[in-house]
Amino acid sequence: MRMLLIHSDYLEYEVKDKALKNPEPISEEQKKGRLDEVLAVFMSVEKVDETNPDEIVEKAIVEIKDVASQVKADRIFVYPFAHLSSELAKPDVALRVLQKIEERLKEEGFEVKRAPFGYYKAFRLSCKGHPLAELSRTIVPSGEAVS
Ligand SMILES: C[C@@H](O)[C@H](N)C(=O)N[C@H]1[C@@H](O)[C@H](n2cnc3c(N)ncnc32)O[C@@H]1CO
Repeated sequence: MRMLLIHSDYLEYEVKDKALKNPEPISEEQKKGRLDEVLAVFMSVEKVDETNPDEIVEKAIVEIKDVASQVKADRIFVYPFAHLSSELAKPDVALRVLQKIEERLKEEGFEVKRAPFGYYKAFRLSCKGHPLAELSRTIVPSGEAVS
């Protein structure tokens, strides 16, 4: 999994068109979303993650919690983003991983939103620009090589 973490004044998105034949079903309310004072986490779930999705979820939680504590963010925006890797996991696996990450972050006490999966989306982001405001992480299941 590849993650780009941006500590932001806000992130807002608006769903435009389907980017997959069968995108995640969403309600009218989910077509737009915004969080203020948020750690935005753009995530590409990768093919290698399919060998152990549950482990990838837990490793992602560790990394996100670490950055959130450093930048003192208690809101997280989980943002599916297919542009951080050229070896993407299948959509059904990727969606399940991102749904599980959202659920686990809520269990950890964060306020969480997740942008809809399988769509083209317009978004606006205001990066705070401090030294830890832009970070990236790569995680793989144990025993796998980082490509
Ligand atoms: C397109 C761009 O504007 C938008 N931001 C977008 O990326 N949309 C992606 C993700 O929501 C999702 N998606 C599919 N596979 C994956 C994957 N392996 N990991 C993460 N997301 C995925 O499906 C869409 C098309 O790839």
